[in-house]
Amino acid sequence: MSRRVKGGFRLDSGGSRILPTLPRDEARRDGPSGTTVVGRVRSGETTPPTARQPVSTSAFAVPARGNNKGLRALRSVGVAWRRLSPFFRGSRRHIMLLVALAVSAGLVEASVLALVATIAVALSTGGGEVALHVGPLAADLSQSGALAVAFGLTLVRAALQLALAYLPGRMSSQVMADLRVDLFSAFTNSAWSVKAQEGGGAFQTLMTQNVTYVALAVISLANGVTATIMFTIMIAAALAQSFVAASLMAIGAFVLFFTLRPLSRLLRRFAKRLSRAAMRFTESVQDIIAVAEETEVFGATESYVAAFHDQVDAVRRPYARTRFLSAAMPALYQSVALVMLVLALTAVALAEVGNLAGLAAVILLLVRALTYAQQMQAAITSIDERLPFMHQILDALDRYRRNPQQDGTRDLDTVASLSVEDVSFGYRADTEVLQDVSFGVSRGEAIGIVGPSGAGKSSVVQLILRLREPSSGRVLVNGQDVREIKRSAWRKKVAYVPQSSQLVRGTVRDNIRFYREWLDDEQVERAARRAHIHEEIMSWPEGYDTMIGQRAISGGQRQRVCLARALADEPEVMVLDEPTSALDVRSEEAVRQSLHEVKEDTILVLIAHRLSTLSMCDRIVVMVDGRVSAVGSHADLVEKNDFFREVNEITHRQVAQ
Ligand SMILES: Nc1ncnc2c1ncn2[C@@H]1O[C@H](COP(=O)(O)OP(=O)(O)OP(=O)(O)O)[C@@H](O)[C@H]1O
Repeated sequence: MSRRVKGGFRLDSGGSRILPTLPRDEARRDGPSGTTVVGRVRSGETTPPTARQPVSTSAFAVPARGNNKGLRALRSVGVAWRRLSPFFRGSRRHIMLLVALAVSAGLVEASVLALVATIAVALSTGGGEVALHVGPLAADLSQSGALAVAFGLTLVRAALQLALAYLPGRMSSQVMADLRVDLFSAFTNSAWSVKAQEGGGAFQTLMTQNVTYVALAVISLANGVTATIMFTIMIAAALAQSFVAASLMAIGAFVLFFTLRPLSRLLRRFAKRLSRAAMRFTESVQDIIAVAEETEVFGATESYVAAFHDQVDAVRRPYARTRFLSAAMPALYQSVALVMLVLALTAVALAEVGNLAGLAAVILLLVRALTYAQQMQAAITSIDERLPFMHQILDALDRYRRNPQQDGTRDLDTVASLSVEDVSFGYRADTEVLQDVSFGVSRGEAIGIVGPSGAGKSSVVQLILRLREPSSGRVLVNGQDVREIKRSAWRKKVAYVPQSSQLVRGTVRDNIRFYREWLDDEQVERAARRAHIHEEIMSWPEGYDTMIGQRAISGGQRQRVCLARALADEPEVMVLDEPTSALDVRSEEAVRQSLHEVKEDTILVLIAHRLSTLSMCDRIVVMVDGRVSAVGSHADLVEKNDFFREVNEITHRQVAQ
């Protein structure tokens, strides 16, 4: 279902993205389930059922066995820890250190509190000596001696606190870095069919916002662990002084913790909504930039802004609720816990603790325990709030890892021939866009692929490049199934110039070298000459060091930089999808000339709509409706293929006009 907003835009299912309003019959294609098509790589791409299914959404959900809320909460912590522990692989030593430091800090603090209580009582009663008990140590000290010991312990506690303040940040930055690297490499190693569906905005949100939230959750987790250890030590120390009061306080804190679980679950639900809304919001922001030119030119800015308001609102509501609950829970906890403290002290009074110093120590220890209990609760709240963001990352990792690129085992010396044999293929299981496609090409030859829009030309190219797998039939290299060849070996032999080439942030040189560090400057320059862009690059003030991001370059220049990129590593197979569509006639002629030269020692596969681009091809494959309609030379096809003859006549008419 789509919600209409003022003007010519609507929100898609769930109010996720701003879309132009569609005619009624087209709008129906949104699908009954209201699924949003996220892919941007090719229009019309949808999510195959396997890849986009929500994966293990119950990763943190706890099986509803029995009604024991306490057990369920503990199980949920266990499940969360199992899923998260791989991300702590670089922090194990830090975790041990954190625990050791927290135990030491707890013991020191409990000792200081007991000592301060004893000194205070000694001062108020005018007693001369202070009986000191620190763990197994017992001594009678003068008041000044006792104060000096208390001061020393406080310094130790401060040093331990500093270390405890450092560790969570250290662990969190490590988890942040590991998560980003894992996400990136899992994405890179996943099959193209999965990558192609991933919206750029969604991936960006995962990498930035979600990873940051998880890093913050790690800080909360570390603080929670510290608080739990400190709480336990304070209660243990208080137990030694007054069993009744301390056990009352401990039991009360746990009961309170479990009583607040429903609120925690509510918080998690709001946070889940927030995480989804935030993801969709980022995608919309990306769209704003992508269509900024068109919305302005079409005068649609006002209604687009109105539609965007709804997007902003979609984030605002769950955000406000999440913030409220996450602030209310610690406050609620604090109020109830204070009542419990008063009850515990009443118990102390009733139990008539024998000495004043003991009473003062119990009070101090329980007040501190209360503070740590609040910190535990705050940590849990903050983790709850961030779990859905973590969840999205884990789901994405699952999705990428469950669909890895398939690899072959054979090496590849040289490419003598390439053929497509009875290949059928569909983006969805129920629709085939290619049927029984066959053609072949040998080294030193160029083959063109021509056909009406949507005929399947780019799809064939994706199979040759091994970006996708045929549903039946084979792509053969030297007569061998390309799937048996190591991906890395095939990648070294093939180069590709896509329909819309992308530049990366960096210099012209970086863009031609394109992360292939083994290419030297000479090879980069040679490729630029062959792509007929060298002279223009040299006319720019910083030549090959010109930042392309800072310098606007024309569509034709961009296309030639990307052609140079393809030529730089001297490939044996070159696949070009409309390589000259943005070139003026002189540049097109120059590029055609260099492709002619390249052809001598390579296999060229060339998709083009303009027949002029295909003039160098030895054979041309005409594709119509996903099938090969004819294969032959230009002259053959003019004679025997209706589509080709028509295109040829149109081309001639256009030239004559
Ligand atoms: N990622 C995708 N998901 C689903 N369908 C797709 C996808 N990419 C292309 N298609 C569909 O496959 C068919 C063939 O598309 P393809 O891009 O191969 O055609 P083409 O001949 O290269 O078209 P053009 O000349 O317009 O680039 C079309 O019906 C198209 O809508």
